[in-house]
Order: sequence, then structure tokens, then C-alpha cells
Amino acid sequence: MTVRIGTRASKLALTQTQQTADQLAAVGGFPVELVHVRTDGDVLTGSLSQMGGTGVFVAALRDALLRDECDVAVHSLKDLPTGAAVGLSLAATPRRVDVRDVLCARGGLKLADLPAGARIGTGSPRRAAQLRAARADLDIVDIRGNVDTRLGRVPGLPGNSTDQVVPGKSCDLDAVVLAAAGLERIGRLDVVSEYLETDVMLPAAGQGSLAIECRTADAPAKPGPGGVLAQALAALDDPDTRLAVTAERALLARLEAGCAAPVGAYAYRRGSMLHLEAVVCAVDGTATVRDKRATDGLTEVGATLLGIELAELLLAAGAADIADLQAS
Ligand SMILES: NCc1[nH]cc(CCC(=O)O)c1CC(=O)O
Repeated sequence: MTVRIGTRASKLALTQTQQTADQLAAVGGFPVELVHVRTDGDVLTGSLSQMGGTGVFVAALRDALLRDECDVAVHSLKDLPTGAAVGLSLAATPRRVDVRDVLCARGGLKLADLPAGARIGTGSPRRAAQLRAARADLDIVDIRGNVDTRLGRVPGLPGNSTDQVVPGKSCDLDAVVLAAAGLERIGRLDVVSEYLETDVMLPAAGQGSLAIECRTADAPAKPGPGGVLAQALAALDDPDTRLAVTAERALLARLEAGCAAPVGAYAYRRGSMLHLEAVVCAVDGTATVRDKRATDGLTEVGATLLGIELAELLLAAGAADIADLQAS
């Protein structure tokens, strides 16, 4: 049996899928092959909201699973909608990598060193809001495109030819903000000028982790060994990562937050406690509701309850009044 692993064609998707395929083959002892799946998000160039949100990246891979064109799909967990997918299971959340966002600025500048009015590119309302809250004078420019396209707009980054900012030209930004995880996976951490700590910039729920999905029939069964694929998937799962992302996603679901809602969330286990921090911001950066909670219930139910509890605290503090949570 050859296990077919569906992937998008972007460099990030190919890299993370190939790494996962290698790990599955190593632990499972079966051959694997990559199956290329085109998604609307790769084909169209309009704004993500016009296409129905980042869920478009996920939907085509899920269709391919359900149509039996592949057996396993690897997603960036932060792109996965919180609603359940009928017939599919979240089979594994491998150990999470760096959750932080990073600044990639010309001349190695840090956030505090950027000149007044500096042009910072991001397509994420969450990043825009937290940048404005930290530095009200910045000019936040809405951008999209793959990681290389974004990096290409900042002059003087390693790999870019010019070192001047020229508005209206392709090198028109002082900096972009990206996830450390994506840069780490494609081997481009050389462009980072500053790691933004979570007290300044809370990441998106699920940032830095992968979601490995399969048809429910192939998923690791709760008791019992399951088939060879199920066993290999179970071996790739990291329980602490699963707890953390369960809490983060329960918070999002309770907020009924769309994928473009300005919400940051980060959970992590320390000893016997699971901690969760979250923020909801007005996109203009003028108002922020932020809080944290912890639980000693280190189970999926405990993590879910933690997410719900913190979401309700944020709502009681006015989260729905300062931000359009349904933005998708
Ligand atoms: N929004 C697109 C996206 N989806 C996943 C990652 C990589 C980071 C991750 O896996 O969490 C990125 C790029 C980015 O946000 O910089």
C-alpha cells in the first residue's frame, strides 16, 4: 500500500508536506507519494475575503480526501476553520515549532527603530491591529501573496537586489510581518530582523503547528492499534501541542471568530498547568481586550473548557463591541 499525501503547490506547502511524508514513511514503514491538489486560493489573486476566507486553501484538500484522491492532507493548523469536517478527522498535530510572528525589516531594523510613518506590509487584521497598538504612527499596508512575494517587497533583505524603498515600485515597504514557523520551514530565517514576543504580538490560534487530516475510517482509534496508517499518524501526534491548539481553537469557536477576525491566542503547558492568553483588538489599534487563564485539566475537555472560559471573559469585557469578530 502506498499512502498518498495531498499537497498544495506553494513552496511552504510542499516543504511541510514532504517533511511530514518522510516522517510518516519512517515510522510506518510504507511507501508514500505526494499528490498535487490545486486550490482556489492558489489560482485566484483577489482578496481572501472575496474568495471566502483562508478556508479555500483547506477545502480543496478536504475534497481530495473525501473523493479518495489522497489518504492524508497536511494543513497549516492556523488555516483550518474551527468547524468539524464531516467524514474527516484531525489525526495528528505534530510538535509545534516557534509560534511567534517576526519583523523582516530593511537594514535589520527592530520595531522600535522604524522611522515614524514607516510602511509595514501585512494582510492580517490581527497583525495590523497589534502593530498599530504598539506603534500608532506606522503606515500599515495591506498585502497578500506567498512568502517570497511578500519578502520581495522589502529592499535590502538578504536575497533582494535593491536597498531603497520606492513607493509604487515592487520594493515599496520598510518591513513585512510573517510567522517565524513558515520562514523556519522554508529555511529563510535569515530575513528576520526581530522576533516579536507574545506580549507585543499574540499569534494566530494554531500558528506554528500542522494539522494532519485523514478520512475518519483511517484515523487512530481511541483504544486499539488501528491499521498501519492510523498507527503512524498516532506516532506523529504531540499531546502538548494538541492540548494547546484545542484551547486556542475552542476560544475562537466560542468567539464565533472568522478567519480574518483580529484575535490572537496562545496556549502552552508549563508543568501541571495549561495556560491560555488571548487578545481581541480594534483593527485601528485604539482598543484592546486581553486576558489569560490557566487550568490543571490537562485533557481535551479541560483545554476546550479553558478556551470557552477565556472567550466568555473577553466577550464580557466588550470584545464584540471593539472588533468585527465575524470578519472572514
Ligand atoms: N497565512 C498563511 C500562512 N499559513 C501558515 C503560515 C506559516 C506559519 C504557520 O504554519 O503557522 C502562513 C504564512 C504566514 O502567516 O507568515
